[in-house]
Amino acid sequence: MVENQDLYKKAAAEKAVEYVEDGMVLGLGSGTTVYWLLKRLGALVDQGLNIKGIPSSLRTEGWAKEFGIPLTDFSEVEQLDLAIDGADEIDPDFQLTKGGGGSLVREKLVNAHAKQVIIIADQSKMVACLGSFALPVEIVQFAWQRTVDKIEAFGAKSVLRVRDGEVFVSNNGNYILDCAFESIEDPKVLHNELKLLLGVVETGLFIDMTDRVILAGPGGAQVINKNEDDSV
Ligand SMILES: O=C[C@H](O)[C@H](O)[C@H](O)COP(=O)(O)O
Repeated sequence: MVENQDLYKKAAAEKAVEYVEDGMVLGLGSGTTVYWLLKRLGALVDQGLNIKGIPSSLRTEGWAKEFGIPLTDFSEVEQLDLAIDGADEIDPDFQLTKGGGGSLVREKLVNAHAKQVIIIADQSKMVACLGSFALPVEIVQFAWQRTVDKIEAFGAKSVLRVRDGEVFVSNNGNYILDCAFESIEDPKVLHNELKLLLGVVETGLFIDMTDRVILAGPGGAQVINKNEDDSV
């Protein structure tokens, strides 16, 4: 099963590469699905493809360097041509939960400054309603316990993220809370309400940011466009 899931991630990532054109500046998302994208892009760069990327995490930056993808940053680039990223959950309106790897703030900045956003995933990420995956929320370290209280008042059991026995610190120096809502009926409203809380840096709800989803499963990779008539 796990092996199949990796094959699906790879299939989705390789399909997404079909949308990359010579000369593009790309937003490089984060996560294990994006790993396959970077590997493929690196091979194409070796063959002469001329692209540059802005990575959305230090892990992505490391992989991009390993695979020989030229990098740039927002001091040189106003708008990205295309961002390709993974997701933890995708709903039928293309609203997303992200941040399972802790990269949500940089990913959201990268995706927000791209003309187009493609999300790549194995088919298990598509859900009828967001919420089975605990929502990552990035918060400042100071008074984090009080921010937990505020978020729990929304009915979500919220746990400070710990990795390898240590409190997880994001690439921006913040903590992450994993907030278990029963279900997220209205992602836009919840995002707006959480953003108003003092101490909250950003939520893992990516609202109205996705143009195209590429989902892969046993039948191969399927492209679903925001405008469904264009899907193949
Ligand atoms: O912070 C992590 C990102 O939002 C990832 O894109 C997301 O967790 C999906 O990762 P993966 O492709 O490893 O399932």
